[in-house]
Amino acid sequence: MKSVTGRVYCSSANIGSGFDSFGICHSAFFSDGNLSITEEQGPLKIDFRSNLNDFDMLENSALAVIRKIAEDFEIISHLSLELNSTIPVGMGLGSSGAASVSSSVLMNELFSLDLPVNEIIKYASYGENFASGSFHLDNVTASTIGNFSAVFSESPLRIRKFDIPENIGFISIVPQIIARNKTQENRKLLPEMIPFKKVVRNINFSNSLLAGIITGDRDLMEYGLDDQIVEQARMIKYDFLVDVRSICKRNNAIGLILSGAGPAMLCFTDDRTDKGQIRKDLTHYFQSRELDFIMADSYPSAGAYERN
Ligand SMILES: Nc1ncnc2c1ncn2[C@@H]1O[C@H](COP(=O)(O)OP(=O)(O)O)[C@@H](O)[C@H]1O
Ligand SMILES: N[C@@H](CCOP(=O)(O)O)C(=O)O
Repeated sequence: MKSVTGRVYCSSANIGSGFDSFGICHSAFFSDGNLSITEEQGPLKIDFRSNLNDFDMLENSALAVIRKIAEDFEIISHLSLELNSTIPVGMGLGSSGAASVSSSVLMNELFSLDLPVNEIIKYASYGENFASGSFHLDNVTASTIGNFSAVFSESPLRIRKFDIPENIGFISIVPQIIARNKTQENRKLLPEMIPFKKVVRNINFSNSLLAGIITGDRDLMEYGLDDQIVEQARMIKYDFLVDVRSICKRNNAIGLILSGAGPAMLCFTDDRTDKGQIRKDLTHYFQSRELDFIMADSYPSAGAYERN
Protein backbone atom coordinates (compact mmCIF):
# COMPACT_ATOMS: atom_id res chain seq x y z
CA MET A 1 0.00 0.00 0.00
CA LYS A 2 1.59 3.28 -1.10
CA SER A 3 1.20 6.02 1.47
CA VAL A 4 2.37 9.62 1.99
CA THR A 5 2.19 11.94 5.00
CA GLY A 6 2.68 15.65 5.59
CA ARG A 7 2.04 18.52 7.97
CA VAL A 8 0.38 21.81 6.95
CA TYR A 9 0.49 24.84 9.25
CA CYS A 10 -2.33 27.27 9.86
CA SER A 11 -2.51 30.68 8.23
CA SER A 12 -3.69 34.18 8.98
CA ALA A 13 -5.00 36.04 5.94
CA ASN A 14 -5.75 39.74 5.32
CA ILE A 15 -2.58 41.03 6.97
CA GLY A 16 -3.05 44.79 7.32
CA SER A 17 -4.75 46.01 4.15
CA GLY A 18 -3.82 42.95 2.13
CA PHE A 19 -7.33 41.56 1.74
CA ASP A 20 -7.29 38.30 -0.29
CA SER A 21 -3.57 38.92 -0.83
CA PHE A 22 -1.22 38.97 2.17
CA GLY A 23 -1.03 35.89 4.39
CA ILE A 24 1.21 34.49 7.11
CA CYS A 25 1.85 30.81 7.73
CA HIS A 26 2.53 30.22 11.42
CA SER A 27 3.19 27.44 13.84
CA ALA A 28 0.48 27.62 16.52
CA PHE A 29 -1.84 25.08 14.87
CA PHE A 30 -1.42 22.49 12.15
CA SER A 31 -3.03 19.66 10.26
CA ASP A 32 -1.33 16.27 9.77
CA GLY A 33 -2.42 14.30 6.75
CA ASN A 34 -1.96 10.76 5.52
CA LEU A 35 -3.08 9.67 2.06
CA SER A 36 -2.80 6.13 0.75
CA ILE A 37 -3.84 4.03 -2.21
CA THR A 38 -5.82 1.08 -0.84
CA GLU A 39 -6.65 -0.42 -4.24
CA GLU A 40 -5.34 0.49 -7.68
CA GLN A 41 -8.56 -0.40 -9.55
CA GLY A 42 -11.44 2.05 -9.81
CA PRO A 43 -13.85 3.66 -9.75
CA LEU A 44 -12.48 6.48 -7.57
CA LYS A 45 -13.47 6.00 -3.94
CA ILE A 46 -12.19 7.97 -0.95
CA ASP A 47 -12.43 6.79 2.65
CA PHE A 48 -12.07 9.83 4.86
CA ARG A 49 -11.31 10.08 8.55
CA SER A 50 -10.68 13.13 10.70
CA ASN A 51 -10.33 13.96 14.37
CA LEU A 52 -12.74 16.87 13.82
CA ASN A 53 -16.48 16.52 13.47
CA ASP A 54 -17.18 20.11 12.50
CA PHE A 55 -17.90 19.28 8.87
CA ASP A 56 -19.47 16.71 6.58
CA MET A 57 -17.25 13.62 6.45
CA LEU A 58 -18.63 12.60 3.05
CA GLU A 59 -18.05 15.90 1.27
CA ASN A 60 -15.71 18.60 2.50
CA SER A 61 -12.96 20.85 1.22
CA ALA A 62 -10.22 18.20 1.46
CA LEU A 63 -12.29 15.78 -0.61
CA ALA A 64 -13.27 18.45 -3.15
CA VAL A 65 -9.58 18.97 -3.95
CA ILE A 66 -8.89 15.24 -4.31
CA ARG A 67 -11.88 14.82 -6.61
CA LYS A 68 -10.78 17.71 -8.85
CA ILE A 69 -7.22 16.41 -9.16
CA ALA A 70 -8.47 12.85 -9.73
CA GLU A 71 -10.77 14.09 -12.48
CA ASP A 72 -8.04 16.08 -14.26
CA PHE A 73 -5.45 13.28 -14.07
CA GLU A 74 -7.88 10.38 -14.61
CA ILE A 75 -7.04 8.81 -11.26
CA ILE A 76 -9.44 5.98 -10.40
CA SER A 77 -7.84 4.29 -7.39
CA HIS A 78 -9.41 3.65 -4.02
CA LEU A 79 -7.88 6.16 -1.62
CA SER A 80 -7.83 6.66 2.11
CA LEU A 81 -7.30 10.12 3.62
CA GLU A 82 -6.83 10.80 7.32
CA LEU A 83 -6.53 14.34 8.70
CA ASN A 84 -5.65 15.13 12.29
CA SER A 85 -5.93 18.84 12.82
CA THR A 86 -5.35 21.14 15.77
CA ILE A 87 -6.58 24.17 13.76
CA PRO A 88 -9.83 25.45 15.26
CA VAL A 89 -12.52 25.35 12.56
CA GLY A 90 -14.16 28.59 11.45
CA MET A 91 -12.02 30.81 13.68
CA GLY A 92 -9.99 32.72 11.06
CA LEU A 93 -6.94 30.48 11.01
CA GLY A 94 -7.45 28.89 7.62
CA SER A 95 -8.65 25.42 8.70
CA SER A 96 -10.35 24.68 5.39
CA GLY A 97 -7.35 26.15 3.53
CA ALA A 98 -4.92 23.87 5.36
CA ALA A 99 -7.07 20.80 4.69
CA SER A 100 -7.21 21.80 1.01
CA VAL A 101 -3.44 22.30 0.79
CA SER A 102 -2.95 18.95 2.48
CA SER A 103 -4.97 17.17 -0.22
CA SER A 104 -3.22 19.05 -3.02
CA VAL A 105 0.31 18.37 -1.74
CA LEU A 106 -0.39 14.73 -0.82
CA MET A 107 -2.03 13.92 -4.18
CA ASN A 108 0.94 15.48 -5.94
CA GLU A 109 3.33 13.32 -4.00
CA LEU A 110 1.33 10.07 -4.01
CA PHE A 111 0.87 10.08 -7.78
CA SER A 112 4.21 11.79 -8.64
CA LEU A 113 2.33 14.47 -10.57
CA ASP A 114 5.23 16.93 -10.45
CA LEU A 115 2.87 19.88 -10.12
CA PRO A 116 4.45 23.33 -9.96
CA VAL A 117 3.61 25.39 -6.89
CA ASN A 118 1.03 27.50 -8.76
CA GLU A 119 -0.92 24.35 -9.64
CA ILE A 120 -0.80 23.11 -6.03
CA ILE A 121 -2.34 26.42 -4.99
CA LYS A 122 -4.89 26.44 -7.80
CA TYR A 123 -6.12 22.95 -6.87
CA ALA A 124 -6.22 23.84 -3.17
CA SER A 125 -8.48 26.80 -4.01
CA TYR A 126 -11.21 24.34 -5.07
CA GLY A 127 -11.42 23.36 -1.41
CA GLU A 128 -11.73 27.01 -0.35
CA ASN A 129 -14.49 27.48 -2.89
CA PHE A 130 -16.25 24.45 -1.45
CA ALA A 131 -15.99 25.84 2.11
CA SER A 132 -16.68 29.52 1.50
CA GLY A 133 -18.13 29.91 -2.01
CA SER A 134 -15.07 31.85 -3.19
CA PHE A 135 -11.74 30.80 -4.66
CA HIS A 136 -9.79 33.17 -2.39
CA LEU A 137 -6.11 32.28 -2.54
CA ASP A 138 -4.53 33.99 0.47
CA ASN A 139 -4.85 31.16 3.04
CA VAL A 140 -3.89 28.37 0.66
CA THR A 141 -0.93 30.36 -0.68
CA ALA A 142 0.35 31.05 2.84
CA SER A 143 0.04 27.41 3.96
CA THR A 144 1.66 26.23 0.71
CA ILE A 145 4.68 28.55 0.44
CA GLY A 146 5.08 29.66 4.07
CA ASN A 147 6.24 32.76 5.92
CA PHE A 148 4.74 36.04 4.63
CA SER A 149 3.07 35.48 1.28
CA ALA A 150 1.50 37.83 -1.22
CA VAL A 151 -0.90 37.05 -4.03
CA PHE A 152 -0.46 39.76 -6.66
CA SER A 153 -2.84 38.42 -9.31
CA GLU A 154 -5.10 35.42 -9.65
CA SER A 155 -5.02 34.83 -13.38
CA PRO A 156 -2.25 34.38 -14.20
CA LEU A 157 -1.33 33.46 -10.65
CA ARG A 158 1.45 35.71 -9.37
CA ILE A 159 2.66 34.94 -5.86
CA ARG A 160 5.74 35.63 -3.82
CA LYS A 161 7.09 34.61 -0.42
CA PHE A 162 8.87 37.10 1.84
CA ASP A 163 10.88 36.03 4.88
CA ILE A 164 9.65 37.61 8.10
CA PRO A 165 12.42 39.34 10.09
CA GLU A 166 13.88 36.96 12.67
CA ASN A 167 12.93 39.01 15.73
CA ILE A 168 9.21 38.96 14.89
CA GLY A 169 6.81 36.55 16.60
CA PHE A 170 3.06 36.35 17.09
CA ILE A 171 0.39 35.65 19.63
CA SER A 172 -2.72 33.96 18.21
CA ILE A 173 -5.74 35.13 20.16
CA VAL A 174 -8.89 33.12 19.48
CA PRO A 175 -12.21 34.12 21.09
CA GLN A 176 -14.48 31.09 21.06
CA ILE A 177 -17.23 32.43 18.84
CA ILE A 178 -18.73 29.67 16.77
CA ALA A 179 -20.61 30.55 13.60
CA ARG A 180 -21.58 28.41 10.65
CA ASN A 181 -20.16 29.35 7.24
CA LYS A 182 -18.37 32.25 8.88
CA THR A 183 -16.07 33.25 6.00
CA GLN A 184 -18.91 33.06 3.48
CA GLU A 185 -21.14 35.18 5.74
CA ASN A 186 -18.40 37.72 6.53
CA ARG A 187 -17.64 38.22 2.84
CA LYS A 188 -21.22 39.46 2.50
CA LEU A 189 -20.41 42.32 4.90
CA LEU A 190 -17.90 43.88 2.49
CA PRO A 191 -18.83 47.15 0.77
CA GLU A 192 -19.46 47.36 -2.99
CA MET A 193 -18.18 50.94 -3.21
CA ILE A 194 -15.35 52.55 -1.26
CA PRO A 195 -14.51 56.25 -0.88
CA PHE A 196 -11.39 57.15 -2.87
CA LYS A 197 -9.57 58.47 0.22
CA LYS A 198 -9.90 55.14 2.02
CA VAL A 199 -8.52 53.31 -0.99
CA VAL A 200 -5.48 55.61 -1.08
CA ARG A 201 -4.85 55.09 2.63
CA ASN A 202 -5.12 51.32 2.29
CA ILE A 203 -2.63 51.35 -0.59
CA ASN A 204 -0.25 53.30 1.66
CA PHE A 205 -0.71 50.74 4.44
CA SER A 206 -0.02 47.72 2.26
CA ASN A 207 3.03 49.31 0.62
CA SER A 208 4.31 50.22 4.06
CA LEU A 209 3.77 46.72 5.44
CA LEU A 210 5.55 45.01 2.59
CA ALA A 211 8.45 47.45 2.77
CA GLY A 212 8.60 46.91 6.56
CA ILE A 213 8.69 43.12 6.18
CA ILE A 214 11.43 43.31 3.56
CA THR A 215 13.61 45.82 5.40
CA GLY A 216 12.76 44.92 9.01
CA ASP A 217 11.73 48.54 9.68
CA ARG A 218 9.48 48.40 12.77
CA ASP A 219 7.81 51.74 12.13
CA LEU A 220 6.81 50.79 8.58
CA MET A 221 5.40 47.48 9.83
CA GLU A 222 3.49 49.18 12.61
CA TYR A 223 1.95 51.76 10.26
CA GLY A 224 1.26 49.08 7.65
CA LEU A 225 -0.76 46.84 9.98
CA ASP A 226 -3.81 48.99 9.47
CA ASP A 227 -6.92 48.64 7.34
CA GLN A 228 -9.65 51.22 6.74
CA ILE A 229 -11.91 49.02 4.64
CA VAL A 230 -12.37 45.29 5.35
CA GLU A 231 -11.67 45.31 9.07
CA GLN A 232 -14.01 48.25 9.57
CA ALA A 233 -16.78 46.47 7.70
CA ARG A 234 -16.41 43.36 9.85
CA MET A 235 -15.81 45.09 13.17
CA ILE A 236 -19.54 45.30 13.87
CA LYS A 237 -19.38 41.55 14.55
CA TYR A 238 -16.19 41.69 16.61
CA ASP A 239 -16.56 44.52 19.10
CA PHE A 240 -13.60 43.27 21.20
CA LEU A 241 -11.13 44.14 18.46
CA VAL A 242 -10.47 47.74 19.54
CA ASP A 243 -9.91 46.76 23.19
CA VAL A 244 -7.67 43.80 22.37
CA ARG A 245 -5.61 45.98 20.03
CA SER A 246 -5.16 48.64 22.67
CA ILE A 247 -4.11 46.03 25.29
CA CYS A 248 -1.47 44.71 22.89
CA LYS A 249 -0.25 48.16 21.84
CA ARG A 250 0.08 49.48 25.38
CA ASN A 251 2.40 46.51 26.02
CA ASN A 252 4.52 47.45 23.03
CA ALA A 253 3.22 45.02 20.46
CA ILE A 254 3.97 46.10 16.89
CA GLY A 255 0.30 45.75 16.00
CA LEU A 256 -2.70 43.48 15.82
CA ILE A 257 -4.88 42.34 12.94
CA LEU A 258 -8.14 40.47 12.59
CA SER A 259 -6.93 37.09 11.34
CA GLY A 260 -8.73 36.25 8.09
CA ALA A 261 -12.45 36.79 8.49
CA GLY A 262 -12.11 36.57 12.30
CA PRO A 263 -12.84 36.11 15.14
CA ALA A 264 -9.17 35.18 15.75
CA MET A 265 -6.59 37.97 15.95
CA LEU A 266 -2.87 37.92 15.35
CA CYS A 267 -0.67 40.10 17.52
CA PHE A 268 2.78 41.00 16.12
CA THR A 269 5.54 41.02 18.74
CA ASP A 270 9.27 41.66 18.96
CA ASP A 271 11.89 42.01 21.74
CA ARG A 272 10.27 45.24 22.96
CA THR A 273 6.88 43.56 23.54
CA ASP A 274 5.87 42.51 27.05
CA LYS A 275 4.20 39.24 26.10
CA GLY A 276 3.67 38.13 29.70
CA GLN A 277 1.71 41.27 30.49
CA ILE A 278 -0.35 40.90 27.30
CA ARG A 279 -1.34 37.38 28.40
CA LYS A 280 -2.33 38.63 31.86
CA ASP A 281 -4.27 41.64 30.55
CA LEU A 282 -6.10 39.59 27.92
CA THR A 283 -7.06 36.90 30.42
CA HIS A 284 -8.50 39.57 32.68
CA TYR A 285 -10.26 41.29 29.75
CA PHE A 286 -11.95 38.19 28.34
CA GLN A 287 -12.92 37.03 31.86
CA SER A 288 -14.60 40.39 32.47
CA ARG A 289 -16.56 39.89 29.25
CA GLU A 290 -17.34 36.25 30.11
CA LEU A 291 -16.01 35.22 26.74
CA ASP A 292 -13.92 32.04 26.42
CA PHE A 293 -10.73 32.39 24.43
CA ILE A 294 -7.50 30.59 23.72
CA MET A 295 -4.11 32.14 23.20
CA ALA A 296 -0.96 30.61 21.73
CA ASP A 297 2.52 31.84 20.92
CA SER A 298 3.28 31.38 17.27
CA TYR A 299 6.23 31.78 14.89
CA PRO A 300 6.59 32.07 11.12
CA SER A 301 6.46 28.62 9.59
CA ALA A 302 7.62 27.01 6.36
CA GLY A 303 4.98 26.07 3.80
CA ALA A 304 3.85 22.52 3.01
CA TYR A 305 5.27 22.66 -0.51
CA GLU A 306 8.79 23.74 0.35
CA ARG A 307 9.18 21.13 3.08
CA ASN A 308 8.49 18.28 0.65
N1 LIG B 1 -11.73 19.68 5.59
C1 LIG B 1 -12.18 20.77 6.22
N2 LIG B 1 -11.51 21.32 7.25
C2 LIG B 1 -12.00 22.41 7.88
N3 LIG B 1 -13.15 23.02 7.56
C3 LIG B 1 -13.86 22.52 6.54
C4 LIG B 1 -13.41 21.39 5.83
N4 LIG B 1 -14.31 21.13 4.86
C5 LIG B 1 -15.28 22.01 4.97
N5 LIG B 1 -15.04 22.86 5.98
C6 LIG B 1 -15.94 23.94 6.36
O1 LIG B 1 -15.25 25.14 6.19
C7 LIG B 1 -15.68 26.07 7.17
C8 LIG B 1 -14.44 26.61 7.84
O2 LIG B 1 -13.77 27.36 6.91
P1 LIG B 1 -13.82 28.90 7.02
O3 LIG B 1 -15.23 29.40 7.20
O4 LIG B 1 -13.07 29.41 5.83
O5 LIG B 1 -13.09 29.13 8.39
P2 LIG B 1 -11.57 29.17 8.77
O6 LIG B 1 -10.78 29.18 7.50
O7 LIG B 1 -11.49 30.44 9.50
O8 LIG B 1 -11.30 28.00 9.64
C9 LIG B 1 -16.56 25.36 8.16
O9 LIG B 1 -17.90 25.72 7.87
C10 LIG B 1 -16.33 23.90 7.85
O10 LIG B 1 -17.50 23.15 8.03
N1 LIG C 1 -9.52 36.80 2.50
C1 LIG C 1 -10.45 35.89 3.14
C2 LIG C 1 -9.74 35.16 4.25
C3 LIG C 1 -10.61 34.24 5.06
O1 LIG C 1 -9.80 33.62 6.05
P1 LIG C 1 -10.43 32.60 7.11
O2 LIG C 1 -9.25 31.97 7.78
O3 LIG C 1 -11.27 33.39 8.03
O4 LIG C 1 -11.22 31.60 6.32
C4 LIG C 1 -11.62 36.71 3.67
O5 LIG C 1 -11.36 37.67 4.41
O6 LIG C 1 -12.77 36.44 3.35
